[in-house]
Amino acid sequence: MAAMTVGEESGGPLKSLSRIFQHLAIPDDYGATGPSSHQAYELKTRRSAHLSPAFLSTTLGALDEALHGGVPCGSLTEVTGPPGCGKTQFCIMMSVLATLPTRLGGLEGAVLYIDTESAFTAERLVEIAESRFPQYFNTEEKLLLTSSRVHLCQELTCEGLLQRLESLEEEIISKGVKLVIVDSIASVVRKEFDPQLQGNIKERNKFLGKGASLLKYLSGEFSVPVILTNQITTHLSGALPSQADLVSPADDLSPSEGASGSSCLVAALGNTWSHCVNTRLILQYLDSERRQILIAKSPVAPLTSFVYTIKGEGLVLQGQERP
Ligand SMILES: Nc1ncnc2c1ncn2[C@@H]1O[C@H](COP(=O)(O)OP(=O)(O)OP(=O)(O)O)[C@@H](O)[C@H]1O
Repeated sequence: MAAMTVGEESGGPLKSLSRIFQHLAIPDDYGATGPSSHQAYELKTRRSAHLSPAFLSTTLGALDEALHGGVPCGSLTEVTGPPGCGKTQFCIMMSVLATLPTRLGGLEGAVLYIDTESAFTAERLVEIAESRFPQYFNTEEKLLLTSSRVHLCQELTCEGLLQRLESLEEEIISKGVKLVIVDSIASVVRKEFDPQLQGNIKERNKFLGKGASLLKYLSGEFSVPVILTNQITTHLSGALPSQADLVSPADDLSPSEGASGSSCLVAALGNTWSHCVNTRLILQYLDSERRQILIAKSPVAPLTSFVYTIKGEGLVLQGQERP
């Protein structure tokens, strides 16, 4: 729909203005002098508290419980891990969940899926939707609605990705986006910046800092969850990681390879990036079938891990398998 100015609405400017004022949330304590800055801030917080849920449920019961509801809206969540462990599967599953009606735990909105690896497939989206929610996705219309709500854009260069992020505000508003995914931030960065060259690290961090601050602004302003995937780096004892690839010690812990172990896992892309994300989930292999999801960083959850497998319906926690 084309944008409409106040005067273009039927009923003329005055009638339109009075209609708009009817919908403005003016607090009862709004005095003749107008709200102070403190009141304006409260108005904004009250509005977002009323309109937006605080989390997008992952439907992985124990993980949601530890995270106090799921992936937080309004901040950045990084999903990191070795190749093939299920990062893209997690992202596709979260895309389905975001489009679901709120009564089913969804956000009833659109998804902006930025794919830098050409890993996304619509077939897998449909398979996860149908297998995870067979009772809801019982008509083609519902499947169509969900797939039409997932807006896929491929960005294969850092410049392209940054340009896309700069134009996201408009897309979030016009498409009713409730979830933003970047899968993966690491692949696009690692293609262009060689961590062995000091100058490159500076440039890389500049790019990552800019991207992260754009995403932080958007997630906070529109109260949407942002999910980014990253790769993992293993540092063996004796072979010191480069300063730029170290993450804070709390982020390095994992049950299999703790701080006292002979090697440690760290999320790739360095310290600057590491501190930009609010929540970090590390996916890793236990054996050929079982994998583990570890909450490595969270403002609310302790260091916790859960065993999962990947099935037709996406990620399934051990103990939550359907018969
Ligand atoms: N339909 C399916 N049923 C069961 N398992 C599946 C299905 N589709 C994919 N998988 C599993 O998902 C794995 C791939 O996961 P995914 O593509 O999410 O990895 P990734 O962590 O994103 O890897 P990369 O870093 O290389 O992109 C496969 O190895 C397979 O085990």
